[in-house]
Amino acid sequence: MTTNRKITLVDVSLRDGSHAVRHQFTSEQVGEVAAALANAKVPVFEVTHGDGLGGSSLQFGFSKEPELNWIRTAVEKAGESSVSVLLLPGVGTQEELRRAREVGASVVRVATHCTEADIAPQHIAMGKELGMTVCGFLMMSHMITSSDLVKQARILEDAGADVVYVVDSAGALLPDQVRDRVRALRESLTCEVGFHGHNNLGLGVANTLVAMEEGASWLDGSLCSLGAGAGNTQLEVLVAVLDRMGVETGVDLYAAMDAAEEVVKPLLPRPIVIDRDALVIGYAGVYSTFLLHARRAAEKFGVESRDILIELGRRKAVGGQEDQIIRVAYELAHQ
Ligand SMILES: C[C@H](O)CC(=O)C(=O)O
Ligand SMILES: [Mn+2]
Repeated sequence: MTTNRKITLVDVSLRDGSHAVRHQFTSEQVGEVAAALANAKVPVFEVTHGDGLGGSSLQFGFSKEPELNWIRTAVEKAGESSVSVLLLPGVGTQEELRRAREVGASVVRVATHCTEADIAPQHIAMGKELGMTVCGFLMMSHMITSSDLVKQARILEDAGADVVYVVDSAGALLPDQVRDRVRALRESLTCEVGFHGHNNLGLGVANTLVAMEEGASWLDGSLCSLGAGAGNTQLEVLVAVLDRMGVETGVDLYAAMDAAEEVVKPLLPRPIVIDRDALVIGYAGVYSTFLLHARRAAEKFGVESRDILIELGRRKAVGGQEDQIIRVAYELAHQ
């Protein structure tokens, strides 16, 4: 397969991976991972609390250090790479975006639930005013049809987004569903299209290739898959596959492998595998970041984490409704 479009790989080990370490990265660890990513010539990598700027809270989990320290450290080590930040309007503020820009972040991804793009335009406009590359990030894209997703994507493009992402937050999309969504966006938008995958059904790399085949040119992944749920598309694997396919990414494959093996692997608190909870997340279409919250609630209330996750899927709970996890666990315990 060949592609005419320049492919931009985005690493999310230091942002989506933050969920997997319960937001306990130290600046020293951030510096080591950032230096390894820069050495591998990964063009863009993202650094913030897992839930974006301002995510450190009782609701989402407190960060070990102020995320501005992480961003500053990452920028210092970034070399030719660009540092991205995630921003969920309503969680992060415009002031936090301004400060991230001041310390050198140059890409912002403005993320909303896939039906709520209308809360993003002010933040997109501010990113553009600050001279940043701005991506719109439509989370839980499996929950609506391709044509509804297009309507939401248009809001982001009209607001000035340079890239609009199909975000498979639950790792629930099947390859043909990725194909439909990316194709619909490509046919309706003039800006670039991106894809962010999770590996809960073991489809991270495959779905990313399908997205690329349909014209997605910003592709996310993380080293060792470090991310929420069963983690993200495994970046070093994606780089190797794209290399075998003759797709130019600019990433140094051996340096990416070494970064995964020597720098990120020692940081993993648990193996990033598709265990039954992660599989249920993909199967039932649940937000991947609920995994560790559900495990904590299961322990506290003496119920099965899998049952909590299935019920959250049935209730169509979305990001920002972490309080539902406790409610469901409580209800299961008192049935
Ligand atoms: C805030 C979420 O972790 C963003 C993301 O990576 C996703 O929805 O997936
Ligand atoms: Mn994610």
